[in-house]
Amino acid sequence: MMQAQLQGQGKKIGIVVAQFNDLVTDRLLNGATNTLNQFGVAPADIEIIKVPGAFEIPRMARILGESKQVDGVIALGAVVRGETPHFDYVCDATARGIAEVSLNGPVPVMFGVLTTDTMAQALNRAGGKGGNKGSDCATGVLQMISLQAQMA
Ligand SMILES: Nc1c(NC[C@H](O)[C@H](O)[C@H](O)CO)[nH]c(=O)[nH]c1=O
Ligand SMILES: CC(=O)[C@@H](O)COP(=O)(O)O
Repeated sequence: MMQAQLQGQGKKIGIVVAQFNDLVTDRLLNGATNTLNQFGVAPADIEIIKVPGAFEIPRMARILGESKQVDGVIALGAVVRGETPHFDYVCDATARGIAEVSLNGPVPVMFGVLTTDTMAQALNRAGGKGGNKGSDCATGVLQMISLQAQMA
C-alpha cells in the first residue's frame, strides 16, 4: 500500500485565502501556516494570496497552481449563510471551481472553505472545539504532494 510522507522540507506551498469573514479566515490561515511549519515547510516557502471572497478563490488557485512556483495549494474561506439564496450560489461555485482546479491542474488543491449556517459554527472549525480546517488542509496537502510524487 502506498504510504504518504508528511515531509515539508523543501516544499513550496501556496495559500489562497478569502478576506470575507476574516475573523474566521485569519484563524484558518494561522492554523495552516503553523502546521506547515511544524512539518518542516519554511515560512519563506509559503506564498499567501488574499482574495476578496470565496468566489474569487478558484481563479487565483488556478493561476498559482499553474505558476510552477508551488507544489500544492490550500484554499481557505468561510461562507456563512445570510438571508438570501446567495449562500448556495457562492458555495456551489467555489466548491466546483476548486475541485476543477485540483482535478485538471498540475498540483493538488485542498478545499479549506467552511460553509456554515452560523458564525459560531465557523469559529468552532477555525481553532475551536471543531478543530482547525486550515491545519487539516496543511497535513492534507503534504500527503497529496507525497502521493503524487510516488506516482510520477
Ligand atoms: N457572503 C460571503 C461571500 N460573498 C462574497 C463572494 O465570495 C464574492 O467575493 C462576491 O460575490 C464578489 O464576487 N464570500 C465569502 O467568502 N463568505 C461569505 O459569507
Ligand atoms: C454567503 C453570502 O453571500 C451571504 O453572507 C450574503 O448574505 P445575504 O444573503 O443576507 O445577502
